[in-house]
Amino acid sequence: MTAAHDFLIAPSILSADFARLGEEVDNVLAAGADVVHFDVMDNHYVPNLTIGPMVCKALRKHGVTAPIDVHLMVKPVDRMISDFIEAGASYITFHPEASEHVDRSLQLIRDGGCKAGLVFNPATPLSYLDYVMDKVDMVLLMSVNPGFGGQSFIPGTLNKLREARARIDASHYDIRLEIDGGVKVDNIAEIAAAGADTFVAGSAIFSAHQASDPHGYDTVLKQLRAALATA
Ligand SMILES: O=C(CO)[C@H](O)[C@H](O)COP(=O)(O)O
Ligand SMILES: [Fe+2]
Repeated sequence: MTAAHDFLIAPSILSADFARLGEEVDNVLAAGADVVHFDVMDNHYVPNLTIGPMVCKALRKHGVTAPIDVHLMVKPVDRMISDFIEAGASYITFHPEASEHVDRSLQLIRDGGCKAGLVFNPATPLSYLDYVMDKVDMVLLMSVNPGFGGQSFIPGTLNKLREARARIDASHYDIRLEIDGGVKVDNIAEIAAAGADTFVAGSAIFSAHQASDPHGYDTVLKQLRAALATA
């Protein structure tokens, strides 16, 4: 099990105010977030359309130095991988069903100097990891179906997390286990106990702030950390 101090919180900017994106990212990092989770949707692999490499580049130009965790929900993936490497991504994760050549896509990410990850939808089997454990730096389990923020955590993901944690520990590779979808103050401890070490939270963090509380980010990030300390 991962040490408590190694837990990372990654606000999903999908729930940020896009008209004030730079400011929102600055504020949430100043409040103690570790990683910026950047959701890329193409209205093809998932039924929604969001932001691309130009926005990632703009955040870097704005002065963001924290790791940017790019979650690609696009098909095909390889062209976007090259563009996000160039745009300053730190992690690039993709859904294996969306790549014709999973091994090649992982290699492309690492060759570009980024950390590589595979994302598993609720019904996608972990067997996609079987022959590529040595090529992944991150396993991301979706605890909602991808495409939208603000959905409820699918409870069956807890067992899948335990299975993924066992695979990672047995591999002896240094691989982070990230969870994405419906993570809140009241379920994060249980999610950590099941094996996750990196926690995406979009609506939980950004809606706290937008409810006219000027300290909303600080409050919810402190609550998430306090809950993690009990895991
Ligand atoms: O990848 C995603 C959706 O496809 C988002 O990262 C995820 O939904 C986060 O939002 P929330 O914490 O509100 O569930
Ligand atoms: Fe995501």
